[in-house]
Amino acid sequence: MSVHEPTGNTPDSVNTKDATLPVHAQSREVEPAVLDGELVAEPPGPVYERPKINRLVSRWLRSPRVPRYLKDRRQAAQAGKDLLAAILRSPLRYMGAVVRGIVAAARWWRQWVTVRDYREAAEQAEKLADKFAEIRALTLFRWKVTGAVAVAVAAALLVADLVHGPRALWIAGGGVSVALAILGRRREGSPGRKAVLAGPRTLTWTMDPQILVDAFRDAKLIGKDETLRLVERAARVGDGWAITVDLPATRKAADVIKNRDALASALAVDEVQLIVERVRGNGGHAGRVAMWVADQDPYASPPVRTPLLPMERWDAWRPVPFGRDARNRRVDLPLVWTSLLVGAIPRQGKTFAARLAAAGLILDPHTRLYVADFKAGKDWDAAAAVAHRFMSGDESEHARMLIGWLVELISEVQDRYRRMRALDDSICPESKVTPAMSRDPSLNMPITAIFIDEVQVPLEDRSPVTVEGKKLTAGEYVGELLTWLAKKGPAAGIVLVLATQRPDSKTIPSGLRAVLGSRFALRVMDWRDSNIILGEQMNTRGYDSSRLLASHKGVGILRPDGDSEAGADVLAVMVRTYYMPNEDWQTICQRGRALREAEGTLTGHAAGQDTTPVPDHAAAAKAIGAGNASSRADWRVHELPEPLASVVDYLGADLEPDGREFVPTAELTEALDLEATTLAQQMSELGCQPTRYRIPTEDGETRRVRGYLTAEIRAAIERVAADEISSSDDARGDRP
Ligand SMILES: Nc1ncnc2c1ncn2[C@@H]1O[C@H](COP(=O)(O)OP(=O)(O)OP(=O)(O)O)[C@@H](O)[C@H]1O
Repeated sequence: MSVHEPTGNTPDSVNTKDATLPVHAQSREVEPAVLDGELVAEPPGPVYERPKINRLVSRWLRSPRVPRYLKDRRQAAQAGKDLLAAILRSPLRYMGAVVRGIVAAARWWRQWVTVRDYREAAEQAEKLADKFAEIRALTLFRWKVTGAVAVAVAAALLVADLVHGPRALWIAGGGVSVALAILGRRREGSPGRKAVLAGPRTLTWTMDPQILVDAFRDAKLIGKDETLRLVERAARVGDGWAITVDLPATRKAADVIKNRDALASALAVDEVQLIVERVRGNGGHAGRVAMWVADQDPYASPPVRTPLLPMERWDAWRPVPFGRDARNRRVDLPLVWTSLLVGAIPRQGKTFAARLAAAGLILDPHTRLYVADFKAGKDWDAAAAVAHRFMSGDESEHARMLIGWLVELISEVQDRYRRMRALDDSICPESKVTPAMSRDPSLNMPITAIFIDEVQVPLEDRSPVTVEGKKLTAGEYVGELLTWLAKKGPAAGIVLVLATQRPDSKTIPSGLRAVLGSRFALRVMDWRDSNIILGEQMNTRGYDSSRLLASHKGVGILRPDGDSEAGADVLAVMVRTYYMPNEDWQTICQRGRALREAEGTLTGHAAGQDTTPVPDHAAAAKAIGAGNASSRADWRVHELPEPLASVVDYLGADLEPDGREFVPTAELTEALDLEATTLAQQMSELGCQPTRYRIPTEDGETRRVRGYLTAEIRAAIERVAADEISSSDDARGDRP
C-alpha cells in the first residue's frame, strides 16, 4: 500500500525550494498546510513462478552429493565406457587374483608346515639346538595333518561327484576360486615382489587411478598417507585424456602447477604433454586440479593458419585470435585498453606474433596504425599500405623519427583526455574511449596502435638529444616517452605493441616493463630473461619460457592483462600462435586498405600524406616530467659492479623510491643464485650493510629477517655513479 502525494491544491510551500528556507511568522495564525491524500491498494508485485521441476533440476545439478556422471552427459558416456571396459577386463583380472591367491595360500602353508614362526623364535633366543626335537615333531605332525586334510578333501570330492555328478566339483571349484581371489585381491600396501629393474614406465593412470595417486605421491605433491578425490573421471578430450581431482585439504593446486615437471616425470610423459590448471570460480576451489595429458607432443602437428584470413573485417574491440593452447582451445588476446610486450631470442616467432595482433586491428577500418620496424627487413612492409605512419630502418635517424611519433602521440593522448572531460556523460561515462567514440569520425579518437619491432634498437640508441635544455641519449628519451604512453595511453585508446630480442632490464627500462599489461614470452635463454618478460617470480609459479623447445616455433607463454576478461581467470597460458606467412599477411593488409578506402579512413603514410610531425618536446617533457626521468635512467647508464647490477636487474621497478622498502637476503640469494656469505661480503664492499627488518608472513604475523633496505641499495648506486663521474673527470683532467 502506498500514499500518493497530493497533486491538485498542494501549497507552493510544500514543493518549492524556497519552502525549505526558514520563514519568519507574520502572525500567530498561520494557516496549516492542507495535505490531501487518498488510500490506494498497492498493485501486486510480479510473481515469478519457477516451475518445481526446474528447481529440482537445478538442485540436482548443484548438489555435491550427486556424482558427476549423473549430471553431465559426457561424464555419463565415459562412465558407461569405463563400465564396459571393466566388464571385459574382469575375467582376466579374476584369473590374476586367483593366481595371486594360490601363491599367497601356498606361501602361508609352507610357513605353517615348516613351523617357521616357532623356529625363528628359537633361533633368536639361541635355543634352536634345545628345541630341534620339538620342532621336528611338530613339522612331522603338520605334514600328517596336511596329508589327512588332502585325503579327506579328495574323498569328499569323490563322494560328491558320485552322488551329485560333476556339478558338485564345479561348485566346489568355484567356491575355492572365489576364496583364493579374495585372498589374492590387490590391496593398498599389499606386499608383492617388485622387480629391481622394472621395464619402462608408461602412461596407465587412465586405467588405474592408483597410479595417478602414486604419481602425486612420488612428485611429493601429496603426503604418503594422503590420497586424491576424483571429481571428474578420466575421459577422452581432444587428442588426450582429461581428469579433474581434488587434492587433500591444505594442499594447493598452485603447487601442482608449479611442480608440473615432477608430475610429468612421475606420470612418464614429456612436460609439454601435461597441462595442469586450477579450476576457478563456482565449480572450483584452491585445491581442485584439472589435468590434461596429450597422447603425443601437441606442438608437433602442423601449425594452424589464422582464422582472420577469411574474415572480411574485424572489430578491434574484440580480442584478436592469437593462437591455440595444447588442448587446441582458442586463445584470444584483448588489445584495446592494454599493451603488449613480446620477447624472445631470435627466430622464435616474435614478429609473427606481433603481426597477428596487428592483423586484427588492420581489419578494423576505424583503427589508426603506427608501424616502426627496426628489424629493417621486409616482414612489415605490407603494413605500409594501411599504416598512418610507417618506417623501416635501424639508424639513429629512425630512432629520432620514432621520438617524433611518440611526442605526437603524447600530445594526442593529452588532447583526448581534455576533450573527454568536456564530453557528455552519456557519450563518455568514464575517462576512457568507448567503442562508439572510437568509431565516431567527428570525435577523431580512433583506436591507435603503435607497433615497434626490435624495440631494443631505439632504446639503445646513444645519440644525444636535448630536451628542454637537458641532455639525454635518444634511447633514454624513447624509454621515458614509451613509459608515459604505456601508462596513460591505453585508456585514451592507444595500444602499444613492443617486440624485442633483448628482454634484459638494461635495455627495457623496468619502469616501462612494469606498465605493459600483457606479455608474451617465446623461448629465451634463461629463467631470468623469462621473468623479465613475464614478471617477477613467474618461474617459481611454473611459467618459465626458457624451458620451451627450440623446435617449437611460435610457442610461448602468454600472460594476459590481469585487468582484462582473459586475464581474470588465468595467470598465464602456454599458446602456439597461429601461423600467418607473408602471403596471408599481405592479403590482410590489402583488405585493410580496401576497407579504409571504402570508409574514407585511409590517412597519413598509406594515403600518401607522409608529413613528419613537428615534435612539441616542451609539452612532452612537461608530461613525462623529464626531471625525475633522468634519475631513473642513470641506473642504466652507469656500469654497475656485480652483484649490484644483478640486484638492480632483479628488483627492477621495485627499486624506485615508490617501490619496495626492503628485500630479504634469502630472496636475493635465491634469485641471483649466490651464497649468502658471498652476497653479504660483496655488498658490504659496496657500502651496503644488511639489516634486520620485520616483514609480514602468510599467516598475518610478522617475522624479523635479514636483508637490505632499497634506500641503501639506491645510495650505493648513486655512490658508484658519483665515483664513475669523478673518475672520468679525473681522466679528462689528466689529459695533456
Ligand atoms: N606460429 C608459428 N607456427 C610455426 N612456425 C612459426 C610460427 N611463428 C613463427 N614461425 C616460424 O618462425 C620463424 C621465425 O619467426 P619470426 O621472424 O617471427 O622470428 P623473430 O623472433 O621475429 O626473429 P628475429 O628476432 O630474427 O626477428 C618464421 O620464419 C616462421 O617460419
